Amino acid sequence: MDKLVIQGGMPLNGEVRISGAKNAALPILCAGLLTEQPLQLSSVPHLNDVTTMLRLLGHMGMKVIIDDHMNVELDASDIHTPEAPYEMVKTMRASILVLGPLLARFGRARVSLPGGCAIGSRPVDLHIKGLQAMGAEIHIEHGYIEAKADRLKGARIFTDLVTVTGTENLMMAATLAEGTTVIENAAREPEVVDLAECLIKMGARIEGAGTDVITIHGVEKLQGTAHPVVCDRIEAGTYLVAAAMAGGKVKLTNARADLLDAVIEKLREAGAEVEFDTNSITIQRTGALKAVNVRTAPHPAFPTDMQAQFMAMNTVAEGVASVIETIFENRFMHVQEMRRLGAEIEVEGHTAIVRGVPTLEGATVMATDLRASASLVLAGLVARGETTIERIYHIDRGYERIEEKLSQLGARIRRAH
Ligand SMILES: CC(=O)N[C@H]1[C@@H](OP(=O)(O)OP(=O)(O)OC[C@H]2O[C@@H](n3ccc(=O)[nH]c3=O)[C@H](O)[C@@H]2O)O[C@H](CO)[C@@H](O)[C@@H]1O
Ligand SMILES: C=C(OP(=O)(O)O)C(=O)O
Repeated sequence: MDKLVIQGGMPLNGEVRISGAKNAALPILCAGLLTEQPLQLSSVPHLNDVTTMLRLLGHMGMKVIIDDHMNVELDASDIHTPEAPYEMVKTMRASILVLGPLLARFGRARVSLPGGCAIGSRPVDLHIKGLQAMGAEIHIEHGYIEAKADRLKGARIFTDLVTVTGTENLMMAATLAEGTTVIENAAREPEVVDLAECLIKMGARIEGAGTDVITIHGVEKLQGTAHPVVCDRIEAGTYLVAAAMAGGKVKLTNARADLLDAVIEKLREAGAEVEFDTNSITIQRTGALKAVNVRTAPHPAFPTDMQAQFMAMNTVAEGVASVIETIFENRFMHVQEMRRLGAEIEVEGHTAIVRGVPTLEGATVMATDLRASASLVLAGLVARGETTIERIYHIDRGYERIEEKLSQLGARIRRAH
């Protein structure tokens, strides 16, 4: 199993290009199921989750052409198996995103129920309730969601929690439904907006994406289009924190500051200087790093997918900070591993109190989920001596060539087998 080995203590300097967003690419690949015409996608990140999704779509009968630059063409003119088997869903929860499109276009779907995962139980009841409100008949049998509908009907849907993939699934299903669907308390994440922009180019009639009320007027058919996937704000945020922790000056290209307001504000509070233009962000830290309190919440508030990275930053900052996780019940798996590096963190319920220490000490640690893995890499970059991070298959789900990108900035990091 691959590991990452880091010699800490190097500042980061230079330029790095941010990839397309995993969490936008995955739903947009599923949107390919909504039309019999080709969907051409560019800026698709080369990640294990994308490979898993393409394998899943291929299993259904989707024809996929990929070139060396990750331009992907999808052709769903011959879908013969509208099914997502357990073996594929268990490695990637985002597989649930095939449910809405399959039901809308083919009137049936069989999708394995995703299980819980390291960060929480993560039920999909709101996806199911929303589709039922649109007239789908849904039963759970032998661990599978068995769904049928003649044609989905527009409905008014209120989700009592803000759910990102739930909003995406329902929005995709509603594009081909009869009549108008209104999703209230919809997720406002930039990835929902990117999906909506792609669907609109495919002929969907969607209003309000990016607000908490999305209205979709169903149409008979969608067509093919070309769409570049939006840049990954979480990958960008992770490199910003890396630079703030390690010191130096780093410019991110293909990065949008307008998608990272809460993160940039907190980085400035921590003592970093952040500047940006429309397509790049530059960060520099010369003074002391100060501890910052963070509390996760749905967009545009501070993202849960950046919580672990800020926890890593606080471990070496001056002062004491609280890190409150409000989205997932079990997203502090990195705490135990950071303590192995010498971090001082106390957890009580959903709150972690982090007391900054002058330096972390390198050790062997284990990655437990995607962002926890990223936070351990960040800690390793500033720890004294060598840090080895095991089980990094988690990180390969969501970070493209992380060791190459960090090496390019001057970090001493290598992959070992
Ligand atoms: C592929 C993708 O885009 N993943 C992102 C997506 O995950 P995902 O879409 O799975 O997360 P949700 O927004 O759905 O989850 C938010 C909260 O709602 C709960 N919930 C959700 C659906 C449901 O039917 N019932 C229910 O109770 C979840 O357990 C969680 O506590 O948004 C999360 C929150 O920003 C991010 O951390 C993930 O990176
Ligand atoms: C939790 C994440 O992803 P997923 O929803 O695919 O597990 C993430 O991107 O941090």
